[in-house]
Amino acid sequence: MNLTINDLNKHFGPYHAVKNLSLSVNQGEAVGLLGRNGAGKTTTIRMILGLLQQESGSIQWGGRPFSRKEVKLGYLPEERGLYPKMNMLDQLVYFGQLEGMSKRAAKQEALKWIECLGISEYLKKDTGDLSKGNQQKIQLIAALMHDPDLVILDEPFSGLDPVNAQMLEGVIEDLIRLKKTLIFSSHRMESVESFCDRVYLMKHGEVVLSGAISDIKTRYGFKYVNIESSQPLEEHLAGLQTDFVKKGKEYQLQVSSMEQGLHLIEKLKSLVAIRKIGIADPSLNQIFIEKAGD
Ligand SMILES: Nc1ncnc2c1ncn2[C@@H]1O[C@H](COP(=O)(O)OP(=O)(O)OP(=O)(O)O)[C@@H](O)[C@H]1O
Repeated sequence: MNLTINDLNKHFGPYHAVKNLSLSVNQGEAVGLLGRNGAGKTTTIRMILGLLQQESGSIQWGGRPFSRKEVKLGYLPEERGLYPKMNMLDQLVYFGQLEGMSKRAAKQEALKWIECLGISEYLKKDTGDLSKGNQQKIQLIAALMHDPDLVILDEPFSGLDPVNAQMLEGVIEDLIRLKKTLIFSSHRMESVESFCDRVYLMKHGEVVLSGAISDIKTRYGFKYVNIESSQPLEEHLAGLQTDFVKKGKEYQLQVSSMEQGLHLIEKLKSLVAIRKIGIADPSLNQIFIEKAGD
């Protein structure tokens, strides 16, 4: 089912933490909720979860007022919420039962996920003694083992090494394939780009940019020529009167169109030995920095 939020507001004292926020997430869609630290993402999520009461506005699920009792919801919080002195299996069975599962079903699902995420060897270990990444996996299992319809993942990649991050990517892809309704909040823009069709970018409590990532990039109206050479390019680029930034070994030149980019590439090819060159849309990361920065 679809989640629809209309005109949500929340103050903390005089501070307007969420301002007239509207967003929607369709079934089978992953939507990115983005913003700098303090932008209002967690406050929004907490209102969806019913942990905070909004002052005005509505939250609906399938066109009806959202109720935690009626919606199967899986939430992976940014902060840890585990009992450090409890072992992994007992803890997951407990969380499953809190979500209405029988003890037997909870144990069965927990064991399935534990094996799937490759942490069977820690089954009887206290969770407090596990690494940060493995604790994150337990939280992920707790969020998903009851087969929720609405899934909210807040910084799901936190603490995961590249191998585990790839494993999680597979889990998220499965959730999308299983037609879950997914909200994905992360500062890792590459992950947002790979899973989300649409994003909402919040700044000081307000949505300042929203829409399909592809449309946002097109609307942006410029592209980048990325070039790597074995020799310094500063002088040549100055001669071409082109603005550029240097990122590591790569020079990045902003152009207003594909044609201008191709023209520039031809010129550069005649001037310097090129190791790597290409034209790209601005990344979501670049758009984030420009739109969410001060
Ligand atoms: N319980 C609270 N009391 C007072 N102010 C709060 C409370 N919760 C959040 N705030 C303030 O509201 C603003 C939004 O906070 P929020 O946690 O929603 O941001 P965020 O976008 O989730 O940030 P982050 O990316 O760091 O998690 C911040 O300025 C924060 O200090």
